[in-house]
Amino acid sequence: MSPRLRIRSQTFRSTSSAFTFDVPVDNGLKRSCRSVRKRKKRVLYPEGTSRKAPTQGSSAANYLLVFLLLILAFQVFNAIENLDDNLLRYDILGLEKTLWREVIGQPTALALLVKSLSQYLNTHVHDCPMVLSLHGPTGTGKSFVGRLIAKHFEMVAGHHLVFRLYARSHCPDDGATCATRITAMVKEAVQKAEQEEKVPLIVFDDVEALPEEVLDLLQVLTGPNQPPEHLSAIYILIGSLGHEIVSKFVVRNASLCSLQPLELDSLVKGHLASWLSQKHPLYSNTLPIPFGLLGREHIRHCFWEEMITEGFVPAEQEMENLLSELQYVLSGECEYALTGCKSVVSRVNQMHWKENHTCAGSL
Ligand SMILES: Nc1ncnc2c1ncn2[C@@H]1O[C@H](COP(=O)(O)OP(=O)(O)OP(=O)(O)O)[C@@H](O)[C@H]1O
Repeated sequence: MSPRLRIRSQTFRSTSSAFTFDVPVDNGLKRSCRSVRKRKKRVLYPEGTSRKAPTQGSSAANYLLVFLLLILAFQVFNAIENLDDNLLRYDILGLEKTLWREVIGQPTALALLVKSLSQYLNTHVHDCPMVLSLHGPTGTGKSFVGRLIAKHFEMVAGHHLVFRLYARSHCPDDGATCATRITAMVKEAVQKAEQEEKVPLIVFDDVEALPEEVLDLLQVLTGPNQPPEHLSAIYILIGSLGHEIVSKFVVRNASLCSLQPLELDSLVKGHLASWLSQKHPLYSNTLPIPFGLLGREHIRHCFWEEMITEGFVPAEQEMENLLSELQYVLSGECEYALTGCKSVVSRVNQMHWKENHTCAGSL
């Protein structure tokens, strides 16, 4: 047998056990043919049908997808609306305008205050209360700002959700009694606020005069581990603690005379924060807001505003006399008033009184 015939007979043997007339198909051969042969591109349509390609049928999945996307867009829109609603409810823009109109020479403090209040009031759900502590030398506007914010909140949230406490008048007795009274008061405030879905405001003025027990209580109240209704609240602590740090910084950078907001923010805040947290652990929960010394021009502005309010405009010399009655710390070409605008009101009143009496005497 020739070698060719032998191969054939071997293939037959491997594919069929009985003899047939079918031509044996070699799988390997078939695979190679398939890869070599080109398919015809012509499509064979059945007789009597349209030769156009079938249009893609609309699937229910597409409708479902569009529907889900619409729901998602609606929810995102709603969430953004709610954020705006909350800010509108507390009229933060109105508060910002009032602060910038009334407060002189404290751009860093005002920017920080407005930014933190609007961030906190963006939402009603919070995981800890917000505590702002205002620090700086006397007469620079800390209590004034506290009063303006409290008045604003009384208007937008209601008197019953705003508490103003002056250490000396609200804590005349021993620390433990005062702490019990404050605990009851804060509890009442947060419960009322929760019922109305609002945020209460609690302002403590003259914090240095608070007894140690009250400072410890405040540390607990302003911490994160609290009953849920205590987590949504704003505390403002006002005191002169750390005033030396702020004053030193302002005087050292006096070559600028008017400080850039960011410089006072970054330098004083970092140093002040660590210094304060060493004084009492309460301050590790707070955001310190620095109130810088006021320059001579700021004091002039204070006098001017107060006189306009009282209904008279001073002569240039009169203004210079008033300004020179105050004490200043000198740094380079800059003068900073040691008592800020604190005595402005009393001096203008004195002037007013003198003027009235002179007039009465001359009549
Ligand atoms: N930056 C300021 N802008 C406008 N007015 C001011 C400013 N600072 C002080 N005043 C005026 O001076 C008065 C006294 O200021 P304020 O009581 O706020 O000072 P303070 O910083 O709280 O000082 P202290 O630490 O001594 O209490 C205010 O009622 C206000 O009339």
